[in-house]
Amino acid sequence: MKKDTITASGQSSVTVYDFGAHVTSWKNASGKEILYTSPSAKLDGSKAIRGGIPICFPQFGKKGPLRQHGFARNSFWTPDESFGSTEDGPALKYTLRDTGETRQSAWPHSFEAAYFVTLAPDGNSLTVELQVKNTNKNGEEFSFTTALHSYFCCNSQETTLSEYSGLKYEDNIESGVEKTQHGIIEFGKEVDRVYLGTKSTLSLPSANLVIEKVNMPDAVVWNPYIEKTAALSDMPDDDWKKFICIEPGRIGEPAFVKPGETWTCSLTLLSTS
Ligand SMILES: O=P(O)(O)OC[C@H]1O[C@H](O)[C@H](O)[C@@H](O)[C@@H]1O
Repeated sequence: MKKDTITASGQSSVTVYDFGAHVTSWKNASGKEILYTSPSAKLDGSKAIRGGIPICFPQFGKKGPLRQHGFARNSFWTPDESFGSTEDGPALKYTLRDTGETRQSAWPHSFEAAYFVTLAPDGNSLTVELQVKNTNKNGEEFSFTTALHSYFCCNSQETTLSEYSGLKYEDNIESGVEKTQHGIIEFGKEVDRVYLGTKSTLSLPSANLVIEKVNMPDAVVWNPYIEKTAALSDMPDDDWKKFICIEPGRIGEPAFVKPGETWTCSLTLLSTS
């Protein structure tokens, strides 16, 4: 696997693997790690990297016939070696296209995906942008669901989230049954919920983090708690205490893209400490 790093002010840095175009680390200007990556994550291409920001595409979770979260996080993306920055700061670019294998799959479309990872010059903001172009020659529109499955370092037991009250969510612990959130979210148990129609700006106060998302109306909130973590081969048993996932995505309603058109979403994370 190939790993690239970009740096900006102070001790800031971002690390990205070509396998999955997977961001595994973002340290802010004071050197604080914002993204949780499991110390037992597999880094040999045998499975998706546990932690950081996996790209779920072209299917979120089990919402379709493909493998869980689609094939993008299990594919080698091509780094653009000549790419050094966007107008917003030092950056990396990765691309992924359909292969013989994906054309044989239940999502047989031609596509070009580009992923841009940009660190702000002050080191305290990270932006990732996913672009998906439909290159089907047969005139066929395609659709997909997607999420940027971000694992954020925090003390999960001291975390509460208040921005979801009143929203509908699909509860994955009860086979996706739809419920309504009343009040704050707490993490004293397994939480695995797809919140629909969330605000475009969310926050994770226990990590001093602001999350801005574009074209991703939904957000999955996940913490595996004790038993699910014990069943994960690539995470230490106690590490559910060290993170929660807030996964911006387009899940409730898929994205539809006509041939020749490009669909874009982005996520900007702002670290305020
Ligand atoms: O173990 P993975 O395939 O990486 O999935 C990790 C988790 O991703 C999302 O948060 C899903 O909502 C969960 O149901 C799933 O357990």
